[in-house]
Amino acid sequence: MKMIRTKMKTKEEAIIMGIPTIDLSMENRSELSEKVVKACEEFGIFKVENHKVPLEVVSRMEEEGAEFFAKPSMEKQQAGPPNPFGYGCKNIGNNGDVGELEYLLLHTNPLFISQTSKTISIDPNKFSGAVNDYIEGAKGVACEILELVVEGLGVQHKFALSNLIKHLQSDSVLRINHYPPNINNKPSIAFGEHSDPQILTIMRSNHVTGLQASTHHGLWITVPPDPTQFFVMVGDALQVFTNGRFRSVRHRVLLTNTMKARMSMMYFGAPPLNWWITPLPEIVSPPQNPSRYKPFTWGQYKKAAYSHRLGDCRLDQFKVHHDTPY
Ligand SMILES: C=C1C[C@]23C[C@@]1(O)CC[C@H]2[C@@]12CC[C@H](O)[C@@](C)(C(=O)O1)[C@H]2[C@@H]3C(=O)O
Ligand SMILES: O=C(O)CCC(=O)C(=O)O
Ligand SMILES: [Fe+2]
Repeated sequence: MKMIRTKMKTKEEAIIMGIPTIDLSMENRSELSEKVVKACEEFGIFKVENHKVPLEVVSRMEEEGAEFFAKPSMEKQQAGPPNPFGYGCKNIGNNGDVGELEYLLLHTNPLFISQTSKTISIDPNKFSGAVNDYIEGAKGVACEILELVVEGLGVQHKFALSNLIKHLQSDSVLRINHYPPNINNKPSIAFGEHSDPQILTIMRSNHVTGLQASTHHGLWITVPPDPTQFFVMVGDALQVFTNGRFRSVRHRVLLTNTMKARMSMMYFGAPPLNWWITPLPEIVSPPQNPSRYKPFTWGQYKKAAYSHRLGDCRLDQFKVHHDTPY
């Protein structure tokens, strides 16, 4: 098995460098996969350039999102509440978390999108067309990254992870967040610190700054927005698939004084509900390197995650030894 061990950046280096950028058009595939593994290990978040998603697909999704959020509150409420999917305002989850935002949470299954679009838009076909195209694009980026991860880790089956989110019954989710302008003179946390429970998150936002990610040293670094590119974040399930070699990135949204609203589109790539989340066989080698996590299905993890507060470390209860750091 090919193992690429990298040295952890110092606090200072991490802040000066910011998060890594990876050019997906790089021709040397093994160099590219090494870069992806290194970025996942050291930061758990990185920007990807030269993806193949047409900008027109991104703009159509953004226009549909902007059109929806510009509607009167009464009309938007008709697409809610977000239990489990639909329009939400300020409340995040069901356990008392709140944020300065409104959002649409959509399951990525096209049948679900087609049904839900009727409550969201007066032109449901236009809305569902834009959403389905965006989901296909974001899923493509997620699959590309997961295939590079698998190659970089020396795992035999190239599609071991990407097949999970390509699966017809994949439980992937699309979330469109809309943060109103922060007219107070002080920065405020609009979406609290958390990690995403799924395998991989593909994020894209307009040009309004807000996303911050925590380094392994616990320092917050601001992620400068880039509306033409995507950002990739390691989720809890990928932490388990790599037996803790990658760690899910803790992130939050901090809004500084801005006259414009922030809009972010988040694709959360997840396996089918009955899929087991256990370290990839090539990653564990008992007895020296046993699994650090008890086996669980995605459905079990999701249920546990949804019974927690946003900022909780939800993987802790699945660790074999509770005293291990990750
Ligand atoms: C407080 C919560 C909101 C959340 C479900 C949870 O109970 C814990 C995880 C949260 C999160 C974070 C990433 C995604 O935005 C999200 C949709 C997800 O899958 O897990 C949210 C959940 C949510 O907003 O419902
Ligand atoms: O809006 C953002 O940039 C991040 C939102 C987020 O972390 C989420 O939706 O889970
Ligand atoms: Fe998140």
